Amino acid sequence: MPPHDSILARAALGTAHALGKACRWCARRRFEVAPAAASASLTGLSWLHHVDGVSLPEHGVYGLATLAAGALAAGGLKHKHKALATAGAGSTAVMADAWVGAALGPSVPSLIASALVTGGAYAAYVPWLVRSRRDQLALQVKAAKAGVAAEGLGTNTLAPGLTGATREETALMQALVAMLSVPAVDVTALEYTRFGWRAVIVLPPGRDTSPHKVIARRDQLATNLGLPGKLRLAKGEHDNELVAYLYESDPLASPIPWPGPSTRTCTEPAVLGVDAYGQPVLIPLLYNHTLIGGATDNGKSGVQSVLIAYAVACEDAEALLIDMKPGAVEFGPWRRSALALADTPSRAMQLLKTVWAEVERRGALLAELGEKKWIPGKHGPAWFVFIDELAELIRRVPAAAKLIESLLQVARFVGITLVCATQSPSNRVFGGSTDGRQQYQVRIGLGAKESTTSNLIFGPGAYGDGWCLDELDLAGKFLRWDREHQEPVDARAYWMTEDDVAATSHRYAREEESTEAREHPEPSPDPDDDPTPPSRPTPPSGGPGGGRPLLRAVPTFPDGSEIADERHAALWQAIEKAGPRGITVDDLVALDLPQFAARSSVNGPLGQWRRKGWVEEAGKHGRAMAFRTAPRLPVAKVPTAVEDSESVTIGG
Ligand SMILES: Nc1ncnc2c1ncn2[C@@H]1O[C@H](COP(=O)(O)OP(=O)(O)OP(=O)(O)O)[C@@H](O)[C@H]1O
Repeated sequence: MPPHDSILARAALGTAHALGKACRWCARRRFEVAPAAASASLTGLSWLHHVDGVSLPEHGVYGLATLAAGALAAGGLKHKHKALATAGAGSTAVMADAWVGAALGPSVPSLIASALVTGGAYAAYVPWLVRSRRDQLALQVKAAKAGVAAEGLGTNTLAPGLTGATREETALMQALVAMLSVPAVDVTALEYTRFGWRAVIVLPPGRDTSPHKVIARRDQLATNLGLPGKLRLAKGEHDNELVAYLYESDPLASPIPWPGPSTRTCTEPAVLGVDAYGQPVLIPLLYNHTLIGGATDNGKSGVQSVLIAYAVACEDAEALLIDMKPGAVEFGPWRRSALALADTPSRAMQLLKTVWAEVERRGALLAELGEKKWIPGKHGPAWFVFIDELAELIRRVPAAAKLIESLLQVARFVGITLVCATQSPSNRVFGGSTDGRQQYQVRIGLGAKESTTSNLIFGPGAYGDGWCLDELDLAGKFLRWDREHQEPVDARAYWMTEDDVAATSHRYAREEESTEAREHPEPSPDPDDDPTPPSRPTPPSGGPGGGRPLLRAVPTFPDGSEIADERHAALWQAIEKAGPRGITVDDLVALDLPQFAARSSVNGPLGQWRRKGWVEEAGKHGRAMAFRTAPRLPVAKVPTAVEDSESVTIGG
């Protein structure tokens, strides 16, 4: 149970918050609430008088005042003087209300009298308020047409009802009315932030008053606003809502150093950086394909590094990398900690086919288990397939587009996620239609000059809705879109230095790196291939990960699942140790492993592993068959050349 003090503190905070909200509302609606407030105050004062005691002479004064007001009303009626009659009638009602309240105190008759006075006041006041606002607006439009500055006529003359509860709110309302000639319906949710302030504006109905149109005239609004700072606009939750951000300072101006991996499980989201509010930007990578786009040198690789670092640090995940930059300059440093790295078109294609084969294997396994979703840790590791320069991959290996499209459609639920980065998103990159883009549940846009980039990453019309990548002025700044984040908020990715990358890759280096199974696929000869493979980076001496490598100590099966049973682990390692030559059942029995002293006990797990394809026949030793572990990545079994797109079998 939370301590008593903290409950009290929270209650006090809540009350203060509610009171603040109520006061703000009253301040904004002061013209509308004035008659009700006046009537309630009068009744309250009369009750106070009742408590104090009302003497006979005081009753006489009340009576006389009521009679005098009544006489005034009668006189006005008699002489057909409307103002006199109205003033008299109003005063009579007010005096009668005060008298009843003073005589009876808090009571039903007094409440009825008060309600009648309030109703009467509104009946007379509302038409006057509407008329006067309309006149003032007309005056303002005329003044604008005649070129008379607002200040020249006096702000209050021009803008009653356009004066908000704060300086910013007033400035915003007046800037909008000067631009649209119609006042905004409301300015709500004005909040002060680390960067300045943010407000939600309800736009009025009219010809050019949609958020889209206002965003297109952002410069004009910024000029009208006349406040120091950078104005950003975006469409709000509703069709008539506009969100305005005024960045008085830039909290993201300096690079934010990468703080190290935040989690060891991919069931928790990756932390990509920090947004302008100072909040961490969480990317739920598992089950969500991710698209990263932006012009060159704006930090795509930096964003990918942070996400790869997350993937390799997670015990229940594997990173598979495709880097189409010559020599895999971006992903090369991750070679030691990734499950696979493809650095040429043919290897990329082979890796994609391997991923497809894994999708099918996982699908079959789930069907066998009667389950619908791959749970990392329970069924095996999640795979995160990172593709750098997606457009380049599609250009050089057109067949990859279809395969990627298929993977985007079906791989999510078997725990395989694609994280694709591209400089130039185009329909072709999405498999010839933008439907492919729909499959990316998370989109990250980095700086780009053209509005088309915004639309291609975030969807048609996104630029007009405020997803303006051209306004991101520093490398590593990005806008993130996903189901829960539909408002463009500036953010900046953590910055991983080369040392950070090398140290992290070293720290999470894979144990079996040097075994045959860890080797990268040997490609069929391909004219595009770079003949000189990139050199392996030297391990760093320190950095955030420390100098000592933390190797994956838990033995795993080829699908990455842990070998929980120690005796099975010993048997598995004995087969693995035998290498490509393999080992016979008799030789395994001869090792005298605990619980595997008989052929029948060895045959049990061996048969299971053979059915799963983890163990294969290695040829006969004398008359007995020898067995060996199958390669972890059966990529070498896919010898098809890149151009042989026909041979890519895609389900469905
Ligand atoms: N998060 C960041 N914080 C600070 N600076 C960054 C960040 N990301 C990138 N930069 C700076 O921008 C430069 C370019 O970054 P990066 O190589 O990631 O861009 P890119 O978009 O991948 O470029 P290309 O398209 O050429 O691969 C970096 O060398 C670095 O100086």
